[in-house]
Amino acid sequence: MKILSAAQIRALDQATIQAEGITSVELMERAAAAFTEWLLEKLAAHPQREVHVFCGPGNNGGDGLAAARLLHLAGQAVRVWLLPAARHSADFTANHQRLPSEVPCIELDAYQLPELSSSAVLVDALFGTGLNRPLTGVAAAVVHYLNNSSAPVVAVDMPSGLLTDAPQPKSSPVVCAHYTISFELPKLAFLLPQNADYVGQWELVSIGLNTTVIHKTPVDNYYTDLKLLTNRLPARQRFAHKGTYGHALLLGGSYGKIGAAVLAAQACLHSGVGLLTLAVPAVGYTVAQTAVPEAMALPDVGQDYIGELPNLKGYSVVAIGPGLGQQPDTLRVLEQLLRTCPAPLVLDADALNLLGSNRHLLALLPPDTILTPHPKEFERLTQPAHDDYHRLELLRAFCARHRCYVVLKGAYTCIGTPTGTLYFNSTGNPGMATGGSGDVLTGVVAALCAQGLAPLDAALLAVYAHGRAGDLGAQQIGQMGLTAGIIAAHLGPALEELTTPPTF
Ligand SMILES: NC(=O)C1=CN([C@@H]2O[C@H](COP(=O)(O)OP(=O)(O)OC[C@H]3O[C@@H](n4cnc5c(N)ncnc54)[C@H](O)[C@@H]3O)[C@@H](O)[C@H]2O)[C@@H](O)CC1
Ligand SMILES: [K+]
Repeated sequence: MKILSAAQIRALDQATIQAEGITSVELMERAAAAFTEWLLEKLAAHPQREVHVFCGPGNNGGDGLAAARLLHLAGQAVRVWLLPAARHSADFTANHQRLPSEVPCIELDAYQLPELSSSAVLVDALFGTGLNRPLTGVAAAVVHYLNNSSAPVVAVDMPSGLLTDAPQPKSSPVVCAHYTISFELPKLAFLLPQNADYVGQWELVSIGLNTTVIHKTPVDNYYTDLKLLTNRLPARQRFAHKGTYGHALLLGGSYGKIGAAVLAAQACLHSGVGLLTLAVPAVGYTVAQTAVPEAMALPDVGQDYIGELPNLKGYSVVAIGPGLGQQPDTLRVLEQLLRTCPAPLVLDADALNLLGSNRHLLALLPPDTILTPHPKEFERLTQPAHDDYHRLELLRAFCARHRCYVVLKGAYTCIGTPTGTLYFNSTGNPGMATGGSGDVLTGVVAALCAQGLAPLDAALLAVYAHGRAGDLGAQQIGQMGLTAGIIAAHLGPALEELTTPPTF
């Protein structure tokens, strides 16, 4: 799915109106109907609750007025509160006029805001994608009032006060919605941790925006859904043998952290790799042979940490990092690997931390290397970010400069590419915030690279399948019960869902 800017959304609305020969009021009616349908479904179990719709002066307010009419026609108790304004949009006015006289419609007074019962449901239709400056005056007072209410708040399209695709000044007033029901496509603001308290749980409803125009709109940001992943993962071949699916070399582990290498290895094996060699320090040899008997174990000369680079001949991918430690000998191994690796390279965890504390080595990164940092590891490679938007800028710059792919891990893991396009992942759950989850991801990325997938395909599919495996695992034992091992165990079914069946 494409992620459009506020300006592109406006253009798409206009193009849809033109292409379909409808009026903007008719498009607004679609939006209001889709929102109302969502709300009525939620309210089905609580028919006595009164809905209070807070409307601003523009088209977001117009949506609110149209929704109030539709809710009333559906038999729902509803009341409208209007933000005082000198000017209103034409579609606001049209829907204001269409509001049945039985629906109470009152102008808000900042000094005397209504008292609301906690059983009420509050709809935030103050401002949407048209917001272009921080809210002040009565609008700010209403936001404050909504945020202090004990009733649930449902935002139409955007929580009011939140910009669609840019940071707003610190401490500017923004509605903290429990739900945000947005139209057609996700907004960048929804995917950033700094906005989590404003956006709440977000859902998309379709309003039939023109697909041809969406297709033609150039964007830098994508939300990775199943459709975007179609035809990227080929099915296994009937006459395949273990050589068909590549040989991965995984270097990891140090005293006390052999488990990280084991988890990455298990994930790699659950993700279809043909052969796996696991290089661990001597202390991890028995563990590796016992915990992952399917892998060949390569004990290092170092007892507690890796101190020597193995012969790299014959491997289809090399991954390094899980549990690695940051010893000076290990740093030398990493440097030699960067200088000589003949295969695609995946860097994670301590390999990234070593790079972060020895930045001159970044110049050695082979093009197309895949790095899988969490935000702190990423910032060690670059600089501290002022906010989530700035971090995305740093990500774009880093990927372009080093011609690499960076998998920036988080709730909506973001894959940066050398061309500047960002892909935000749509699978996964908070149960995956658990030790070893990242090691599992490294194993999946390595396995897909070993199978010959291009780095972008490998990163997109690995991140999606990793999240999906977490979702499948959580369905069985709950988010809190989720462990990295359970995520690894569900990779098979997750990847199966992504596999392209042979053409008929
Ligand atoms: N354009 C269309 O055809 C459609 C628009 N839709 C709705 O319309 C919304 C966008 O509507 P608008 O473009 O009218 O914008 P908004 O309703 O978000 O804002 C209204 C106007 O308020 C003013 N404004 C901006 N920031 C302000 C601030 N801080 N304080 C006071 N006033 C401020 C601006 O002039 C802006 O145009 C979407 O979020 C969506 O809810 C939907 O009905 C779908 C169709
Ligand atoms: K809103």
